[in-house]
Amino acid sequence: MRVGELAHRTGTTVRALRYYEAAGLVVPRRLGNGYREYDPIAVRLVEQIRTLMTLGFSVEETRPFIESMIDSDGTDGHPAALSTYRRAIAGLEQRIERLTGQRDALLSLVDATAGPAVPPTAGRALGSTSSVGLVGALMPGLTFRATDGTVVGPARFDGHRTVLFLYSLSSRPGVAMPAGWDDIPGARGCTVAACGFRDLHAELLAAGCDQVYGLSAQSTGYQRELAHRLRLPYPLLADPRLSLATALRLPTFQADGTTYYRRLTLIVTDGVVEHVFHPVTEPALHAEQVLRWLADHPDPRSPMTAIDTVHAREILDSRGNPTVEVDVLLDDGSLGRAAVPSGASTGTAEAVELRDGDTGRYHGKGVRRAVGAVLGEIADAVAGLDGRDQATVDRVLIELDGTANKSRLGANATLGVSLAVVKAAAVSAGQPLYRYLGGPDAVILPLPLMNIVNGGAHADNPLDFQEFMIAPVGAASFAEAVRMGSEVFHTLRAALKAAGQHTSVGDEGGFAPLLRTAHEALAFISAAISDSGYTPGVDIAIALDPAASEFYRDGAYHYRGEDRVRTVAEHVDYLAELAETYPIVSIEDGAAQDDFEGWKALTDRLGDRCQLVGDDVFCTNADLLYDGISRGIANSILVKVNQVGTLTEMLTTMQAARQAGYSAVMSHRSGETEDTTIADLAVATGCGQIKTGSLSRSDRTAKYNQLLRIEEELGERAVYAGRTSLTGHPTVAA
Ligand SMILES: O=C(O)[C@@H](CO)OP(=O)(O)O
Ligand SMILES: [Mg+2]
Repeated sequence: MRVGELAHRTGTTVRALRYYEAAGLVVPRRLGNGYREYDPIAVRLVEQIRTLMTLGFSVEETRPFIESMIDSDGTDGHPAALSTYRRAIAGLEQRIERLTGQRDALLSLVDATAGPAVPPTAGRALGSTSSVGLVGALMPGLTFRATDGTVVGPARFDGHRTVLFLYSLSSRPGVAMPAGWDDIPGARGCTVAACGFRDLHAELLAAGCDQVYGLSAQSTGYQRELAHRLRLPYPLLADPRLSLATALRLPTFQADGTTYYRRLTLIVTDGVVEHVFHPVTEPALHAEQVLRWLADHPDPRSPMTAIDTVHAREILDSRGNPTVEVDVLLDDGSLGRAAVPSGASTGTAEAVELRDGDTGRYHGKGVRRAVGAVLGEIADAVAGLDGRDQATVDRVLIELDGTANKSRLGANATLGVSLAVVKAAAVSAGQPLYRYLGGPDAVILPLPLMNIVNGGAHADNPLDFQEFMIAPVGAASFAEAVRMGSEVFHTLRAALKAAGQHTSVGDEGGFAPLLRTAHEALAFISAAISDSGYTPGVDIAIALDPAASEFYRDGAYHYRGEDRVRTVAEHVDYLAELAETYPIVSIEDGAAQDDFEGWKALTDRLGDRCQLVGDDVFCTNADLLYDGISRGIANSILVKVNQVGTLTEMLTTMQAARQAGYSAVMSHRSGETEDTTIADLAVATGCGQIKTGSLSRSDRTAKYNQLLRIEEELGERAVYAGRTSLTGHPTVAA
């Protein structure tokens, strides 16, 4: 049986089962595909563990019972089991005696202090029951300023499991600590404790906590310096009036006339204190202690949508190169599968696509390392996370990788997991992906930018520009747009053939004729539009992706098809001339990624009448986009989810674009697979435009076909974006 079923049958959580597995108590077999398979005896073993735990045993203490059950094949009447029970009873009697003594000692302590829930005596060790008065307490209705600029109120603790560590005072370079600080028991070590929570942050999230906060009585300004200097991945909360201490009667102490928090850590689950760590005597090891506790105490609210299994494999993309495919299985049996695309004309700031470099396989292009990262580190880190909590899953991926460009694990590894998780979550919710992500308002079908003539890095012809696209701006529906595109595609094929050109296709399914200039290609395309019975610019407009980074060198544009070099100014003039001559409504990467002068000149020249899309220059990266916005370049962004490596980061970038008034074009890569996720993402985000290649090759048409299905499913609610989503809604005279 699978882990979800075992959890169901034994009334426990998958996370707990995973813990029993890690402890070597109830260990499943691994099937060829990586899934866990439990034998029927597992039900009895788990029930036994649960029973013993309700009797007060820790998981570790159940080991002799479980081992004797395994030895006796699931029965507990075996002589070994009987002697284990007798030993346990003897042990229990000793413990009862010890605990009775502890209880009496504590009762007298309570009588003596009759005050704070946690006595202010952190200098010496207290039994864990000293904080019993705090367990079960509600988080009070207080709000705190956080170092990330947010305000954290009680609502932030609802529905979450939070690690909230309280600390006294962090040291600051060049600032003396209060007099006598080092002599106060438990005062030193706050910085080191904060670093522990930093270093184990990803593991803490993976172990079932949703958020970590540090809290102290210092001001937000003081805390910000610390958060910045230590690069803390979690926010610090400022409580200068010690209001939490007052509300929960927490221990404090005085030094040099100021009151400080005692070090103490709370686990707050769904707004209620679930556990208290006090005193914290070994700050350097404290985060580890909290991590162990979390692993030992699975979240009682652990959902059936927790991630059970993460599997990955090497498959082929449309160019016959290997790429990563990931399967994510949730506890409830929902499966999400995602395959990662791959670019040819890549931006230098793209997240790293990890290739093995082993020339003995796939000419060095194997992706076994990325697959290995998914099967190993990533699977371990995300197992047990809630598949519906995409932000946490992606945050764990980002932190686990730890680099700015995903070069350690590979963006191909992180993206496969990120997308497979969201797809599994959609299955679990019983919703199509576009609606699961976009909600009931996800009804906009994008304008397709259909790449019917390929050049540049995508074809073996002399055309310098990479993509010549048609955009059926005048169609009444997406289905009609597809029909119009297909008709023009076939008209063009006939025209090329008649002109003695060959009609084989390039990487994105567009024709790759032996033309030399953009003028020649555009003349063919305009004629094909008219000859198909459509009015250029009114029914069908044209879009270009020169992918100019590919032929920009030494400050100039090298047109090899025309055998000439254009200066930046000449190149901009040339694009402007093309835009005046043909019904061009969108130009992507009209300037190279590092030619900001060209980008600026182009934007100033054409920005008010033509959509100018940044691909290589932005790399779907919010920071690069912000930089571009402040430079006043482009007015639109191309969105390729593998350029950043997680869904959440892509959505953040799209949000930034929306806020700046930039349009966004959802995009494939030149190396694609049968995966159609971007079709759903285009509808989910309502961005209104998609670039997914030509009207041939299944890796391209798969996306159009998925959009046709979505339009059909939405029925009358579907809205075809047409020209409305193009920046500036450019209209072009016929
Ligand atoms: O430049 C582009 O826009 C893309 C997709 O068409 O090409 P590649 O995936 O090769 O970067
Ligand atoms: Mg491009």
